[in-house]
Amino acid sequence: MGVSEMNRTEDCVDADIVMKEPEVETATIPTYTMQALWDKKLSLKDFEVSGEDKPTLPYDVFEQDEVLPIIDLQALLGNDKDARYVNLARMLEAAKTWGFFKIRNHGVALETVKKVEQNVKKFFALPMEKKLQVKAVNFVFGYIGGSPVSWKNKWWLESLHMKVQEEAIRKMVALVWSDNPKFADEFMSALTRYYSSMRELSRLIVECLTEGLGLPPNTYTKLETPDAICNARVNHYPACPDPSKVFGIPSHTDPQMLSILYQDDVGGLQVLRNGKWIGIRPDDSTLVVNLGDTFMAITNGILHSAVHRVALNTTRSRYSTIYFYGVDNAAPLSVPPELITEDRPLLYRPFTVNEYRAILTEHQVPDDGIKFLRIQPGVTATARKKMFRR
Ligand SMILES: O=C(O)CCC(=O)C(=O)O
Ligand SMILES: [Fe+2]
Repeated sequence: MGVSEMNRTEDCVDADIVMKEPEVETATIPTYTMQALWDKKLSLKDFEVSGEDKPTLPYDVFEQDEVLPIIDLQALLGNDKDARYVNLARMLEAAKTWGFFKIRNHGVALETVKKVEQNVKKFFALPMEKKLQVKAVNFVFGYIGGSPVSWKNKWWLESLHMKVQEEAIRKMVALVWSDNPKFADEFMSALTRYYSSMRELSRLIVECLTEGLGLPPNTYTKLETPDAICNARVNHYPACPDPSKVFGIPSHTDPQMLSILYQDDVGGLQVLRNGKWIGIRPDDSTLVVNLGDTFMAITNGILHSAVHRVALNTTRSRYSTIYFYGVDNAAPLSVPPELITEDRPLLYRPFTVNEYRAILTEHQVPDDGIKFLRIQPGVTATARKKMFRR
């Protein structure tokens, strides 16, 4: 799919799912990889990666215990000042170095996340015609049967994107389960519970990190508005006949502020740390947090948006349930002056999330999309300052 075509689909952001806007021409909706595979229009061969970025690490090889930092949120919120300080410092360090960490004692019941996973599993089990009734026309909302087939790196997954917009989700659910309103209600209430827990948890983490950077805690969270791309997504990675050549999702960074992820017990999530791939062990007592490009850019690169990917296996389907926390799509974003110093001059130009999303769309979700926001070397300090004041 060419850039202009993508932009046309982007224009339909409000349309979100086909059934809402019947005038959206199906020609503007790309063909997706898994769907094409199931329709026999693609074969396994088309998914094989070439070059350096091969699936080198099997899905079930994990980091040594405790390598990936685990932050105790209860200690962070408690009255014990020392424990709070220690955990805040550890979280900040993990955010600067790994861009990934696990949180435990986070206050969200496992059942709250599992319910969403189980309900969306039922969605994935529906016949394709049913799923296609709510096919997404963009990456914001609805069913997506893979990555666009035109992408060089193909994704072996199907996913359901659910923007935090009650009305739109209610319509989608009512359409899919028109014959089972009781289940539709249960789906909605489980999702609503999940959203509110995750939004609160995301705000808490963002505010702790912001405080750790020496800024007023609400510096970034105040930029959250109903228009933010706060959304949830459940990914389903079917078993794959050749995981040594095919990825679930090839290496990438997430564009938003941060993602909170629950993976089932199969395994497959891997993060790049100092040039080495590390498998994240599934674990029901923790959630995985990873920082995104927006957070990295507006902290002047102090916090790290980590490259990650998903490995597949031959026998088991894998599911992951992810909440993406973002700030307002249209708000002008720039680095707070406190984070710009002689030693660390301004690294990223001002931008909006909408602008960044357009860049990523154009470049097919690379694993270094943030480079498009980087100020070119050689730009003088005075010019950087001017840019910052814009
Ligand atoms: O499935 C996973 O564990 C990771 C998914 C992911 O990275 C994403 O959806 O951006
Ligand atoms: Fe991701």
